Amino acid sequence: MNHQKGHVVVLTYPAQGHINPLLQFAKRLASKGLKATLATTHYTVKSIHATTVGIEPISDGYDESGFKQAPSTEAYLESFKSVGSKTLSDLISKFKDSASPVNCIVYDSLLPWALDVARQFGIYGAVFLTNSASVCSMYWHIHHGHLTLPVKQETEPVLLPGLPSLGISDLPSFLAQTAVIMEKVGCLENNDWVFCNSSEELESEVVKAMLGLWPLVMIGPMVPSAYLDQQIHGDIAYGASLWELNITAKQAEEIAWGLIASNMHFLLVAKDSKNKLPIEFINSVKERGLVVPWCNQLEVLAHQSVACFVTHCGWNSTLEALSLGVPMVAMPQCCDQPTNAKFVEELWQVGIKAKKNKEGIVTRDELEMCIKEVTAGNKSEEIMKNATKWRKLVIRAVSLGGSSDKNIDEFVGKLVRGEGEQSLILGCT
Ligand SMILES: O=c1ccn([C@@H]2O[C@H](COP(=O)(O)OP(=O)(O)O[C@H]3O[C@H](CO)[C@@H](O)[C@H](O)[C@H]3O)[C@@H](O)[C@H]2O)c(=O)[nH]1
Repeated sequence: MNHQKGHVVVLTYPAQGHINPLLQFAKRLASKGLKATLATTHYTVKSIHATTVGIEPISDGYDESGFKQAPSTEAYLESFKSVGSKTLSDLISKFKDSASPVNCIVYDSLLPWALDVARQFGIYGAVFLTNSASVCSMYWHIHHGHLTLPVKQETEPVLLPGLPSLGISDLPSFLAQTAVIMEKVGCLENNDWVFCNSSEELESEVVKAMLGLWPLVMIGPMVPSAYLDQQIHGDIAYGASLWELNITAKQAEEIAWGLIASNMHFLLVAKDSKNKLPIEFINSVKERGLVVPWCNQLEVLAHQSVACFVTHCGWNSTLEALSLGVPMVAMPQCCDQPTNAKFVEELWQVGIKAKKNKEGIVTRDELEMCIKEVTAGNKSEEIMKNATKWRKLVIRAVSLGGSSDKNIDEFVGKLVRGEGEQSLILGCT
């Protein structure tokens, strides 16, 4: 393929929920004629398989096993920043005199220093948000003083432009980590593009509210093409496997018995099942359930016999269920998941959120009730109708001429026409 002038380096944080959408974006760009190179850490590169996208390692300073080697989160991010900036620069330089010099870095919002690297080389810099636009708009509001931290239990519901009324339990848990927010917000406004793994239809109100405030471009959902528009030949899976999710043994046990009580056949993905699930459960599931350490989640969700997805509401999982029209029982744990769960229940009305008890646990009875409500209760028909509606809207957004597809085309057009080089010359005069 002749890549003309467009070569994008897509820089991803080395975790499943980040690599999946960023690799998918790189594949989309490659399918539209750009040269796309995914950059990630040395120890992650070997877990990624892609034929249309180049894969290149950079260093986070812990080349053997990354985050696990680091003494703390702060130390890890600091090391990633200093060693990562240098090795990302080396990567950009490596292509400088090639037939395809890099003219844009698209970077994960957890790695905001990549924008400085783009600026040093005089090329475009774009952040990629792996959370919803709604969640990211909250950082922006905090930064501009529209929302004060910490949000206290007794305060009124949080009311922000483009967002539904939010209670304290609907807010992302990491809103408290001011330093992370400031870094993210800082990079939103200075970018050439702010790409968000979502679609205009899914978050129409917040897109309107943020218009002109930052260069927000909705390009998602970044789900393999075979499950949505089917435009990219052979794009049947993300192509990376690094999955990790920890829940407490008590919560795992309640989920296990709740599934049994629901009387439905089930597939339970539990990484550490031997240590966390009761032996009586393992012995009694054989007839109706299968417990596995990992599954191809998309393939399972796409199966016609799946009536309900009990999910922690990671943004990718939420988008996958919306993309495949599968109703959800939301069991958020941390990060942006509480807000995603709120949207599942109230904005898109494609599921219900399981309530936690005083100890912060969703009990087996609550889970049983939620599964029955979603699959056969009073709301089940309405939920299924909505799930089908959103699936159609999402497919339309990523299909030829749809809102996300057009947004990607505009970006590709700008890179291929070489406007980056012109603006660099103007910047120097
Ligand atoms: O057995 C499994 C388990 C997971 N997956 C895939 O792994 C991804 C998981 O992503 P996500 O649902 O977003 O969960 P996390 O990995 O927990 O995501 C982290 O990153 C997300 C994006 O920033 C945040 O929304 C979450 O809160 C945060 O926990 C999805 O694509 C799944 O399809 C599988 O294919 N098989």
